[in-house]
Amino acid sequence: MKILLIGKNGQVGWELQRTLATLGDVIPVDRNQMDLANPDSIRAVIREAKPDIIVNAAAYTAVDKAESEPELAMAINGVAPGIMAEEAKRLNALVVHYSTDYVFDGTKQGAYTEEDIPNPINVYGKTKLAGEQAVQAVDVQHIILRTSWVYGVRGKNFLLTILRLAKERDELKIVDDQIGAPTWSRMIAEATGQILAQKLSPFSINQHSFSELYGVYHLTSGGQTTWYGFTKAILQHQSVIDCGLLPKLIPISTKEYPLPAKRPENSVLSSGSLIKTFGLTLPVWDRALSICLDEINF
Ligand SMILES: NC(=O)C1=CN([C@@H]2O[C@H](COP(=O)(O)OP(=O)(O)OC[C@H]3O[C@@H](n4cnc5c(N)ncnc54)[C@H](OP(=O)(O)O)[C@@H]3O)[C@@H](O)[C@H]2O)C=CC1
Ligand SMILES: Cc1cn([C@H]2C[C@H](O)[C@@H](COP(=O)(O)OP(=O)(O)O[C@H]3O[C@@H](C)C(=O)[C@@H](O)[C@H]3O)O2)c(=O)[nH]c1=O
Ligand SMILES: [Mg+2]
Repeated sequence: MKILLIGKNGQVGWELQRTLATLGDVIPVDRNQMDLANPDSIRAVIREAKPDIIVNAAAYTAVDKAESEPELAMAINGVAPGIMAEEAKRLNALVVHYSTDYVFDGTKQGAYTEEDIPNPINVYGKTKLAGEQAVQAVDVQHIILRTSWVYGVRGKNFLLTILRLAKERDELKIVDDQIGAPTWSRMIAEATGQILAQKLSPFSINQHSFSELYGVYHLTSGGQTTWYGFTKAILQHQSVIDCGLLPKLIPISTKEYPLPAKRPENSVLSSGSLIKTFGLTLPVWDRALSICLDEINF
């Protein structure tokens, strides 16, 4: 089983390198080997590798920067996944692709399900929705996993930003009116591995009907919080307290923290369909955060 892992150095890609290793022969590539802004390089690498499964963990994830680079963001997030899907179809390969809570406008009361209609309010969200649609437009085997508020022990993410700011500042002002579920990149990788294991296992009860399971699934930690609540949980972790990191924490509104890109007020996704279909549950967000923080050397 040959698995082409695109975006090997991202938060999710890094974790996938380890998780996918037990499922087959992983070919991890980064931007130097495959530039998602260059369709020829996407086609060339896939044709050379001839994978059975393509996992695309690469994306343009700079939400604010995307507002001023919409073409580049669209090429990477919106167009490239469709090219991967076309190439996968030629090989009869499965495509696993990731998307985001930011495809929704955030106005819903309650958690978003896969049946809710996306309506992105920023460039990043629009390009990610275009990517989902590009994959779905090709009649290819595919699993699209929408996740949210991804953090981990490496890379650029909110957890590591807060730990850095807590060292630098006496006071942190954090928005308290956007809700979502922080999700550890490792949990996303583990869940992806388990979904693929179900497809690959000859004993899987889902085996004969796996093709009926293709589509979009929400994959986030359980529970919900705000960015302020997320920050509070980080700073209350024992190893963070032991480090003497005790900045004053001030809840603010989104209006008080102006940024180029609008963010959805409600980013909560229901993972019910994933639980029902694949029997997978992700831990509640603060439990996962605690395990992750235990791994960081302060
Ligand atoms: N981060 C988040 O909060 C969320 C992420 N997601 C989605 O989850 C998936 C994984 O995200 P995450 O791991 O956080 O992403 P990261 O930003 O951590 O990593 C993205 C990776 O994509 C690579 N990349 C960017 N541009 C190109 C390009 N032109 N060619 C090749 N590679 C490129 C980056 O390479 P380089 O290292 O060279 O820059 C990086 O390794 C993405 O689909 C994202 O949209 C969904 C919800 C939340
Ligand atoms: C650093 C900082 C941020 N914030 C706010 C700004 C923003 O509203 C919120 C989160 O900031 P970030 O820039 O980390 O978040 P953002 O880049 O919007 O995160 C998003 O990234 C993309 C890729 C996704 O797909 C989404 O699921 C989501 O994780 O926290 C503060 O209020 N105070 C601060 O000191
Ligand atoms: Mg960001």
